[in-house]
Amino acid sequence: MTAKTPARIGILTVSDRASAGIYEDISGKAIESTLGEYLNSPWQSVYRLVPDERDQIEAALIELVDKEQCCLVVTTGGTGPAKRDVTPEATEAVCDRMMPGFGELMRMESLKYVPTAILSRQTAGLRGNSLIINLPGKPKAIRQCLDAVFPAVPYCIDLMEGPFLECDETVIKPFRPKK
Ligand SMILES: Nc1ncnc2c1ncn2[C@@H]1O[C@H](COP(=O)(O)OP(=O)(O)OP(=O)(O)O)[C@@H](O)[C@H]1O
Ligand SMILES: Nc1nc2c(c(=O)[nH]1)N[C@H]1C(S)=C(S)[C@@H](COP(=O)(O)O)O[C@H]1N2
Repeated sequence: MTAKTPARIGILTVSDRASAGIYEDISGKAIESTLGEYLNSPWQSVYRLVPDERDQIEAALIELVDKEQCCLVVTTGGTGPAKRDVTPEATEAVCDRMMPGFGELMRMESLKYVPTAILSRQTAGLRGNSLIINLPGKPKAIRQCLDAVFPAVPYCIDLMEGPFLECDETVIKPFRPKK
């Protein structure tokens, strides 16, 4: 991929009420604006909004990775203990390998903000050449979680032979171990 080819990043909101138009999808927008602040290299978002239905979440993830060629997919919602919360199961079902460190770190960081951080079963995994990361549904959780894990994301995508993501280092500092 050349430097000029924009990286494609999937944003998948999983919400019964946002998908029914009962409320605006603030969390999906927060992912887009946060990534916009982080990234200096060209990128474009590919957005999907689905209810908390496992088959629809899996289908959207597969489409974002396999057809839309997203190197990164960030989901929001459906990670809690409520009966309809199945985003982590859908993520695991479509991934080849899991990346449990992402969920561990996000929960640990989130505990600084809310004691209910441990209620999120958020995880991450790899499908093909793409990294999928789950975030909780609450709009405030987006920045709290992404700030914690994003420094490791560009190098993860390098290792999967994806596009070279460059960041505004006054906002977020990616870490790439020296070769
Ligand atoms: N995409 C979103 N945009 C705006 N607010 C949201 C969004 N997702 C969740 N929220 C807010 O965060 C709260 C907790 O999120 P949670 O994912 O547990 O919602 P929920 O009860 O499963 O409902 P739903 O699936 O209908 O969004 C919601 O009650 C709502 O106020
Ligand atoms: N950073 C952060 N993490 C958070 C929260 C939050 O407000 N901020 N909310 C918690 C709560 S109350 C729940 S129930 C779980 C699951 O949320 P979800 O079902 O919307 O994904 O995320 C948890 N993690």
